[in-house]
Amino acid sequence: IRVRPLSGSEKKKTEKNIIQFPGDGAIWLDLGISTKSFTFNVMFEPEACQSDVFDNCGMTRLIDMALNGYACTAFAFGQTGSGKTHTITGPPELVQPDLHGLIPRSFQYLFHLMKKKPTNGYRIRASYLEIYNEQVQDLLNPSQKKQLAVRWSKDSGFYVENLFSIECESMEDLMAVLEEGLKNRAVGSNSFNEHSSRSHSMLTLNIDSEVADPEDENLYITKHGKLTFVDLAGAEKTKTSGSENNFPTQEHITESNNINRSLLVLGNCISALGDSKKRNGHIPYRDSKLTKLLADSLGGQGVTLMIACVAPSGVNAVETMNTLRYAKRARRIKTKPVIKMDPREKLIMSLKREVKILRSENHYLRQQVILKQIQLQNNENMHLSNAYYI
Ligand SMILES: Nc1ncnc2c1ncn2[C@@H]1O[C@H](COP(=O)(O)OP(=O)(O)OP(=O)(O)O)[C@@H](O)[C@H]1O
Repeated sequence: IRVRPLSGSEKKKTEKNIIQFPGDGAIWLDLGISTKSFTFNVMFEPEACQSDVFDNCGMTRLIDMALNGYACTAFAFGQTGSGKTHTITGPPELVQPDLHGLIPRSFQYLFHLMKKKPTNGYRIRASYLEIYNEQVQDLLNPSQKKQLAVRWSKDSGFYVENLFSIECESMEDLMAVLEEGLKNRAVGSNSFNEHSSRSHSMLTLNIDSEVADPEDENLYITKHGKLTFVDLAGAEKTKTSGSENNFPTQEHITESNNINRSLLVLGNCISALGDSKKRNGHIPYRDSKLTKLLADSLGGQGVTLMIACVAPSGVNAVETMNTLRYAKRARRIKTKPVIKMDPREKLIMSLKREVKILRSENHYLRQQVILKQIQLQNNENMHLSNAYYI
């Protein structure tokens, strides 16, 4: 959980801070008539800086796992203006490195790790999309006005057809991808946030690494890791949000309705996955493009880091309660992470393992045969010597 500081305008309106941190991951919410208490894995108080969040939220472990072939996702959720973009990207201009969010810091850490790990090489391909009004747009190919289709295949699950992906060899390449995407992303302003994200964005790095099989140095295997950063559009009440002049336009109402609908589906999926009785039943991934694309991260074979962002002021109490309730449910979700490998290489590896097991079994049986022969020989010799004495 990350709690942002009171904003300038909240301070001006002398909004009350309703959040307290008693320690050990606990958070208390002062609702006037009662106090609600929640406990989470990690709690970032308003004073926490961007590097505190990166170092302690589990992101470094996630990057390490992505390099080892797992599909990993980091995403922020919470109401509009609660600090999701600040946490995932940092201020959109990206000019102040100390304010950089998880994405630029992860790029740096990724290259640092790649230099340290012994491999035959890495290949990184980046893609960046947004879901705006239930339509998928390619942020790296904005001239392509046609919306992209979300398809399903047995091998890859849900994926976006014809999504542009760029091969990146350096930190500069990755930063250029981020800058390009941010430039093309749909933003607007509402009464809570001057630079509000009006779309859900997904930046994905496909990381292929060729590593030697620990059991056979001559055999190289390719692992297909994935690292996805998701910055969700913020839930908001259509009636109260509005644009700068506080008067919601039709465009704004459509945007808000689409954002709220897809977040509702995400909430339904999280609720079902977090409930042991419903987990194995129908999960409504297909009800929105966002949940289709997050299906594997939420309930499949991926590893997911969720950061719930909340505002500390009393005026946001209801939304903060909602976010914390979702986060509580999300904590109960269990995925079954597996390393993604080329199916052919996977088969070769499993056959090699089988050969190894059969060889050791063969070795054991040969030894047993030799032992039996020695025993027989000894018995025969005994008979002969006994016969001699008789
Ligand atoms: N931890 C923080 N420290 C300092 N400023 C913050 C922090 N979190 C958010 N802010 C500031 O609060 C404002 C709103 O944050 P941000 O744009 O990240 O919200 P959001 O949740 O992404 O909103 P939306 O859903 O509308 O896009 C920004 O000006 C941002 O710089």
